[in-house]
Amino acid sequence: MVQEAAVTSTSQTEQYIRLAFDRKLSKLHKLRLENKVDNTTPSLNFEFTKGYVTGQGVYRADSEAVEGCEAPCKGSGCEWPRLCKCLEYAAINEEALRREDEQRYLAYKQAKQDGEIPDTADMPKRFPYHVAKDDFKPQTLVSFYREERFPIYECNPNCKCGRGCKSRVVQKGRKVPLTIFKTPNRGWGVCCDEDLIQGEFIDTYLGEIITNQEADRREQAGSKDKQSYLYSLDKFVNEDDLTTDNCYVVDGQYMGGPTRFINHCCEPNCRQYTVSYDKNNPRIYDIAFFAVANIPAGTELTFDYQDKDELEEDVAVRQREAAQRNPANAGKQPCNCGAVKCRGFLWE
Ligand SMILES: C[S@@+](CC[C@H](N)C(=O)[O-])C[C@H]1O[C@@H](n2cnc3c(N)ncnc32)[C@H](O)[C@@H]1O
Repeated sequence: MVQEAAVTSTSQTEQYIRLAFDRKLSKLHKLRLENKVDNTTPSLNFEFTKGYVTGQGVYRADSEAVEGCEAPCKGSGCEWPRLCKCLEYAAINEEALRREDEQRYLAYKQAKQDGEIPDTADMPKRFPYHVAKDDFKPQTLVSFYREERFPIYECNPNCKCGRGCKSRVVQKGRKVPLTIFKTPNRGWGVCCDEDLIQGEFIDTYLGEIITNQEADRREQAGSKDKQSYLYSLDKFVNEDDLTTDNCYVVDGQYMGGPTRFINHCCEPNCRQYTVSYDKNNPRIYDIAFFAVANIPAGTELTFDYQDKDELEEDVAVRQREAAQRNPANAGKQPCNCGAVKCRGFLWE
């Protein structure tokens, strides 16, 4: 009798927690929760947000002061990088530059080799997205950006081009339906309910933007896996006066989007990219996840938490076995991604 009462109250508590979490989920569109493993629900100590939440000591530039692009990219046309000032610091199209002006191309290569920052203002640039002929198909990331991790610059609200501009993909937000589901050995994970195509945008990483000092404090005070929710905005370190010590950090542990539940894999099917809407501000930008392969509906979405280059299989296996034998790694969090090229641990 006593045992029966205890079981009933446990399952009632579980139901109450599930309902409370479902209420949180309903704030976002095209998002559901599924658990075929046990009766648990993600922590209620988490709120879904639709944007960054700015913490103490974090300065956000006045949105009206952000430099936009001018005509002639009216309505559309920003896919022609020479016309769009937002693409001033976009990746250089080196082949086009070479065809246009061999001398300038060689000078540019030399400057890069010498560690100088060459003036690239009117050089031909690469546009980050394929321009879909059919407006119902998603614009995908071109292979150069997909592979090179080059920052993506999109137009912003102060640009003269409109919503139809082809340089606005991530800022329009998630379009694909996601499910947060329970995995057998990696906590909660995320999958998409529709097939994704290579280069398709999924969603951004959200949370509180905090200072680096605050991130250190939270890491010391928090649980062992706290670092998994902290994401440094350090892509532009060494620009202006930005350093690894004074850059901002996004904390997704208590506030964030569904991407906060994406697990790590050493052979991931997604990757994180820098997307800036303000070429003059290296401190705050979006971290956007794109599919790096065609991903069938229902497949777990993963990214490499350390954003490393993939190794050859034999090298990866040798390194993993050595890492697992090394007593110095005893306290480290093991990786359960199950990939052939698994490195053995989530963090070095
Ligand atoms: C950003 S969270 C991802 C969501 C998490 N699974 C959850 O249930 O909230 C990162 C944490 O998930 C777990 N995790 C992610 N990828 C993993 C992997 N490949 N192997 C083992 N644990 C993993 C670890 O506990 C890690 O600290």
